[in-house]
Amino acid sequence: MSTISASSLPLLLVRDLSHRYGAIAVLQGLSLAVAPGEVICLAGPSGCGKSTLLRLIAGLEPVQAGSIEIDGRTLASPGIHLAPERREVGMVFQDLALFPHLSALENAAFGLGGLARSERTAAALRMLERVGLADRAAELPHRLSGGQQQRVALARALVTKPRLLLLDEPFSSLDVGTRRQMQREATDLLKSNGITTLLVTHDPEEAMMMADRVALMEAGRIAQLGTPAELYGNPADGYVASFFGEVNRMAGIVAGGAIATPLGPIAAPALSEGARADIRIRPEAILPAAPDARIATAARVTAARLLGGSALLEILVENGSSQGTALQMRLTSREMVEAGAVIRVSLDPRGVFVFPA
Ligand SMILES: Nc1ncnc2c1ncn2[C@@H]1O[C@H](COP(=O)(O)OP(=O)(O)OP(=O)(O)O)[C@@H](O)[C@H]1O
Repeated sequence: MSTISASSLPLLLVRDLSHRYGAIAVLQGLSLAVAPGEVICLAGPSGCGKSTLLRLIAGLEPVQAGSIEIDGRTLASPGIHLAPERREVGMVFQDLALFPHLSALENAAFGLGGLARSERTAAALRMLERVGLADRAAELPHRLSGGQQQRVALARALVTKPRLLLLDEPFSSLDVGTRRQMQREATDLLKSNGITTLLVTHDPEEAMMMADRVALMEAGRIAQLGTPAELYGNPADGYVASFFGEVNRMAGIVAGGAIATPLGPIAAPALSEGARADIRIRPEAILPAAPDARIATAARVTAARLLGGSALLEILVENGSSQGTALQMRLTSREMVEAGAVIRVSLDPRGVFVFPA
């Protein structure tokens, strides 16, 4: 699958990037085009190469194979290495590395070395205002909360007006409430200022909330690049389908255009007759059946957990063997059913995916 989009001229163009650390191939021919003003989330499991990609774009390491361009100008390729400070790329990494002995204002002004002192102060103060911290400008970092320190780091990265902003898990050390608030605020800030951004995250919800497009990586490649809705509703394979949380898995063989499963037949129009299929069903796609549902399956609830807004049920459906098939379904908390109940369930095809095995 090509990961370079043919639409508007990209601001950032990564072409066929490969990178090794000794025997480990960390990036394997990765290509990515980011449009001006676009926020792209790089997601994927630990070790898949997300931070390495960011480090290469920032210029913290030389490129071994492939190239990196901004606005058509090559910043890095084998033999070419523009110094990090000349790339006009801003960075906020997980360990914010604020200077502990400098105030919020002095931290925010740090990148403005070339300007007169009064201009630096004015620009840094304007940026602290934009992130809602002007009233804490004189404070040292350790007197600020995690979220406030995060805002100082964002201000410091944005004050130099970078052409591209790189964020490497910037919110991962914050508690959930502050993290969600920072995600909203940062998205507003990036979008209202049209800042082209690459953001690394482990958190599917963060990717869904902040990204125009998500690049889901797997072992040094992009498994799928698309809008959050595309990745959720039309995953390219089982790996992508599983990114948003645990899914139910079943296997089967196509017969008469469908696969017989304990939840009834599942259509498999893309697979040939007799093919082995790998079926993924989102827990939220197993629904309590409507009274007039044409296809519904009896299920015994073996465990039920209330998770706040939603509830997770473990259910057992008959499959012709004595054990039955164990599945997970997700309900709203209002639909909560107690363990031991027998219910009827049906499938929402929008959360059912069939791939070749
Ligand atoms: N400087 C280095 N020297 C040797 N190996 C490295 C170096 N930096 C990273 N690696 C290895 O390269 C692989 C990819 O690392 P990278 O940090 O890019 O992954 P990641 O997707 O960002 O992971 P995480 O989400 O855990 O940060 C890992 O196996 C890592 O151990």
